[in-house]
Amino acid sequence: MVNNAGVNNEKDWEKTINVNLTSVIRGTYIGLEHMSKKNGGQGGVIINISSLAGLTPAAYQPVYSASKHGVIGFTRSIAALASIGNYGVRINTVCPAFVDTPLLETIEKEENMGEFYQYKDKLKDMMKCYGVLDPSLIAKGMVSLIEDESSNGAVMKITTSRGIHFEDFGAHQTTKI
Ligand SMILES: NC(=O)C1=CN([C@@H]2O[C@H](COP(=O)(O)OP(=O)(O)OC[C@H]3O[C@@H](n4cnc5c(N)ncnc54)[C@H](O)[C@@H]3O)[C@@H](O)[C@H]2O)C=CC1
Ligand SMILES: CCCCC/C=C\C=C\C(=O)C/C=C\C/C=C\CCCC(=O)O
Repeated sequence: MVNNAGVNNEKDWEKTINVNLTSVIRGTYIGLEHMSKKNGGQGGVIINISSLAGLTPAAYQPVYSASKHGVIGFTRSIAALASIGNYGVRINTVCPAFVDTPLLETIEKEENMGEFYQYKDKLKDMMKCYGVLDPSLIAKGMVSLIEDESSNGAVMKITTSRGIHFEDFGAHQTTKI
């Protein structure tokens, strides 16, 4: 199961939270209800789509960034629970940088960008600087996560400079305490 739907809308930012985060949480819980071996399911893999903006501050997309940070936090937490509870379900996050899809066109729209519309050229410069990925690379990353039976709670990053790679949270998967 892939929870992929997402929007970029800083003007209607509640919608951004609802689509990008609330629906990912709801989708994951519904998926687990059917897939978890604890409920008589056959197990499987859930992938939640976040973004590189879920790992770094995004000055002109604060709520988009918050929603994507939330996806990572929720997914890593529920993955830990799935492992402890022997659900037989692996749950991972994918964080692409800019990808060539219609979502990028929202940068040009005041109805999506709201007060941040004034910064659209800065975002376009970022895209020029970092490049824009072909969607096929995201599909390749997802297939590898599905096939790698050891992956659970992984945060896959996909960028033009480093390709498909993983965020390293250290052996204990926690921040320094
Ligand atoms: N394009 C990019 O640069 C990046 C995109 N992402 C994420 O990838 C995911 C896919 O986005 P893209 O394909 O790029 O954008 P897109 O705009 O091409 O596709 C988004 C999809 O979400 C669906 N959707 C939106 N609101 C919905 C709702 N309320 N109910 C059901 N479906 C809904 C749309 O119908 C559309 O098919 C999103 O979660 C996005 O945040 C992550 C990093 C970079
Ligand atoms: C910063 C968000 C820009 C909003 C534009 C609309 C949609 C973009 C969706 C994304 O999820 C873009 C993803 C990442 C951007 C954040 C950082 C780029 C750094 C790239 C790199 O280091 O390779």
